[in-house]
Amino acid sequence: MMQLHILNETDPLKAVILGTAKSCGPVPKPEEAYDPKSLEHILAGTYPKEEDMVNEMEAFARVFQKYGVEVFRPSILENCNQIFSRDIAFVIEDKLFHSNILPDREKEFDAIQHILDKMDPTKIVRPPEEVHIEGGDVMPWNEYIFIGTYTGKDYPDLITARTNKEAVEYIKAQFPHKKVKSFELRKSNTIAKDNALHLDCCFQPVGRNKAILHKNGFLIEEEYQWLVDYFGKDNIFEITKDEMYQMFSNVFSISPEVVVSEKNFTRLNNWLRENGFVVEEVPYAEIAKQEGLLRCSTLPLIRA
Ligand SMILES: NC(=O)NCCC[C@H](N)C(=O)O
Repeated sequence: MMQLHILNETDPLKAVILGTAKSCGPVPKPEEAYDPKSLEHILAGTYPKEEDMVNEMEAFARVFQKYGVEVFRPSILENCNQIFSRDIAFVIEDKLFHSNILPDREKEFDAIQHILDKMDPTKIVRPPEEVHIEGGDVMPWNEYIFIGTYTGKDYPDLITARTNKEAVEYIKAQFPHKKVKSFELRKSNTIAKDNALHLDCCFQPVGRNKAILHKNGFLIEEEYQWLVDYFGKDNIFEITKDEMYQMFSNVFSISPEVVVSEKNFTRLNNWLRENGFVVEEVPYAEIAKQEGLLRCSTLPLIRA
């Protein structure tokens, strides 16, 4: 039986689900897009090709192999985009939560059943229907759980708002011994540079006490400031609007020392190296066109 164990974003990774770009289907129609960056590329005729994305994900898989991480892959559903495993489920402590995800993405979950079969069924939890939540918005960080949310009245009109206030209350009730800290995120269905699709699109801790952060992703300045104060200004790598759009905050930690990053993120990769990290660079610029990057493509199961 697999013992799930996730307490934070950076402890040494032992087992992970990595999505797949195989059989991801034809270029969506504009009305089928569920994020503004994909829409932009559909309209411009620059939507990424399956072959290129498969190659990018294989480069990522090779890094896991190098570090001895056990990698599980979803089974392949025909013509279904299964790149972003992060959102369909998430692990906190020893429980896996089945996300109530955007209905357009619901069937992606079926493809990890063979991995769930290795787990204790009493540790697999489905929140009630009114709880909308996606793993990209959920970040366990030791005694804290950080959650990205959107509570505006126009929530139902925003396909980019994926985690609601019921989700924040639900997680608080599930983990009474943790401090649950929520963050209102800026949303736009049409302008990718003004859209923090998930919390991991504008923030992510790295190492033991550092973080990548973009101010404009947050709707409430005090909530952004809370993060600056918590990590300390000198430990924060503040990214620009354009860097958020390129998904700089969506790198992925294999351990407190090793970060997988995109090969063109020069300013970030230099900062990471100056701060003592080993940076494993992979090409991921095609997948980035779908408003997700490395963290979004993974679902960590065990960090020891
Ligand atoms: N955690 C993430 O930010 N996931 C990226 C999901 C991108 C996908 N195009 C979506 O809109 O759901």
